[in-house]
Amino acid sequence: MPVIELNNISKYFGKFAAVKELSLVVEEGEFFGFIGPNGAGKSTTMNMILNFIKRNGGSVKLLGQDMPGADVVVKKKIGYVPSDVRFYPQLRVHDLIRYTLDFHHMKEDKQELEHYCELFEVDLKKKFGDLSLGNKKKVAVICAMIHHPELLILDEPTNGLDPLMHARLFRLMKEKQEQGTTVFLSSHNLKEVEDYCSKVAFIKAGHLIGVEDLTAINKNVKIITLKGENLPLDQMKTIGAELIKQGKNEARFSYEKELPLLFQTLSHMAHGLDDVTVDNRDLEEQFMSMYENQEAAR
Ligand SMILES: Nc1ncnc2c1ncn2[C@@H]1O[C@H](COP(=O)(O)OP(=O)(O)OP(=O)(O)O)[C@@H](O)[C@H]1O
Repeated sequence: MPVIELNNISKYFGKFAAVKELSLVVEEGEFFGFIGPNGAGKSTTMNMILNFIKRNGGSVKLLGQDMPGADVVVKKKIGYVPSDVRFYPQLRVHDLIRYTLDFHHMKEDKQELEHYCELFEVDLKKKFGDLSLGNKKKVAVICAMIHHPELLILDEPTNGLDPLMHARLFRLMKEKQEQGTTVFLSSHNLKEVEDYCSKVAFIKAGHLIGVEDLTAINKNVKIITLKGENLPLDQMKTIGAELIKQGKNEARFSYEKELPLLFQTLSHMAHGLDDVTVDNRDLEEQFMSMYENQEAAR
């Protein structure tokens, strides 16, 4: 069942289109990454999903219900971490978590809370306003998870966290996903998105430019880099290699077919080549090539 369904949603700030006719489906149980450069429209999209800002056209369904129509019922099934975390600065962390639980009519589970506090090294007695950026983010993560939501939406949750905490947070999100929670997060952390997410959507300048199954990215596609004065561009095309980028005496291709075919072809062309490298396509490569293709198509 789709948990998030976006159909042609747009957001204009004046005449500026921050998000333009974006459609996206996140299925139940997915660990879904939403990536794109600064200003691409990730937070704006998330804010429209949660109806924090009004969209200009299109429709949003959350957990099968139209937004904003059923928002209170639906929002209680959602945990959200904003990119810019703001709570009352005078409140102690423990009180903040208690209020969150009260809102959901839930009692505190001491063991669970202790587990989160140990994991993220959070001091319940501190005032929220006295916390560092990273510690504020951790508290927001605890508040988003404490009511066991069906859907977690996290806007750059690792922003401000140190590398150890990045890893702990991603592992925790994975744990939640394995227990049935759908996770939808934006991030600039491509390595962790690649390691943990099952799917990823790319957004640029308000346009969705692709959705990829990450298992396919990792397993099937190789990146071939050829260097030399006489590059066999036509032959590479013949065997199904796609040119990603061409520079002086260097070309980069993506290639999905069997490697013996590639080596056989290159062995006939060896006189013009100085160097050949074969790499697994990682998310960063995919990210860059999608953007480069998009630029080339303009
Ligand atoms: N309230 C607003 N008024 C005017 N422009 C806005 C407003 N909010 C966002 N924008 C613009 O919309 C675009 C998308 O912003 P958004 O915050 O969604 O990007 P983002 O992908 O989340 O970026 P980042 O990775 O830097 O957090 C940006 O150009 C931003 O300046």
